[in-house]
Amino acid sequence: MIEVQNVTKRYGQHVAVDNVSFTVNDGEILGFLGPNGAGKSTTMNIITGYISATEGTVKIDGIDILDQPEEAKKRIGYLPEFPPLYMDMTVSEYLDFVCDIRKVPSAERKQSLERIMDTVKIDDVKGRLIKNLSKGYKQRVGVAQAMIGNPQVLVLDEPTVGLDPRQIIEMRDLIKKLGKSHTIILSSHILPEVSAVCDRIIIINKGKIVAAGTPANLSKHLGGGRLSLRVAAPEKQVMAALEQVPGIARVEPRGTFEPGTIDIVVDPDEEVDIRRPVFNALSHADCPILMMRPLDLSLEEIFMQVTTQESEVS
Ligand SMILES: Nc1ncnc2c1ncn2[C@@H]1O[C@H](COP(=O)(O)OP(=O)(O)OP(=O)(O)O)[C@@H](O)[C@H]1O
Repeated sequence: MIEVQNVTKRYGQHVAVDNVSFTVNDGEILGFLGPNGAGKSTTMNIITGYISATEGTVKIDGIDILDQPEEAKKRIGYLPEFPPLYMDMTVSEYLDFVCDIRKVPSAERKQSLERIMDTVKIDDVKGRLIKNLSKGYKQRVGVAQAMIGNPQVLVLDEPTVGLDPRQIIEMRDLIKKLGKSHTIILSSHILPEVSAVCDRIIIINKGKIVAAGTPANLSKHLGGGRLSLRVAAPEKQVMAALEQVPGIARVEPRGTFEPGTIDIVVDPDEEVDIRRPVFNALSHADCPILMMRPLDLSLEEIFMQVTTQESEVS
């Protein structure tokens, strides 16, 4: 549905987006995650045709955003980081105005607006001036304007920024609901946000994609072969048994969570599979393993890892 190919954006000498390629499948919610200044908004602006790329192409449903901007833009609804709301209009007036711009036929308007206002739950404020709405309601009006014209793709740039915790949960629920009938790209610098709503995540840092995958895959790949174990033996005995095992870089005791056992985390030297040597060593030393599993990283750990050191996962 969305194909981004080798997109680069330069501002003078500064490379804001550096040879970025990815696709978003129909019906998918893709999270575009990165620290401030990573290039998220620039990428969103290129995808939606607001600015042009220095190099590369973006296709929406096979239509090039630069060659056929009108056709491509019809298929996209955009909630920019700062939604273009007119504060002195009422919600109804504003949405009607957006219908004018998007050339929604008058016969379809009433029904379409009712459906949108019902979906984003702004019926109760439709007669109010936008400037008098809470930040949460303003953001929902922003989502409503993105939905006008019935686009299949929604691009949401930092949709929960500035919202309070309850409004954040409501916005996440709304995005999940919209995800059932739209393809969505969601940019955020907030980890729980993307893990709560996205099927797949792309992490961008300094303009480059540094990791991509489902939350589960990312943790597996970037876990680097670390193991978490529970062993039924005294700590000293376990540490001594593992001391001489080749391929182990570090053994870290994590404490006792079950009487008579010790939990440890074992780091391999590189990405080597140390499960067998660990098993053999502990078995040899009469230290029964009650549990051994790969230590998956939390999304937060992944984010820290890929945005502080450059690594590539796909
Ligand atoms: N018009 C511009 N002229 C020059 N540099 C720009 C321009 N727009 C963005 N940049 C630079 O490009 C880089 C990426 O900016 P961008 O706004 O895309 O990041 P971001 O990931 O969306 O961050 P944030 O969450 O802070 O908005 C930044 O270093 C920014 O300063």
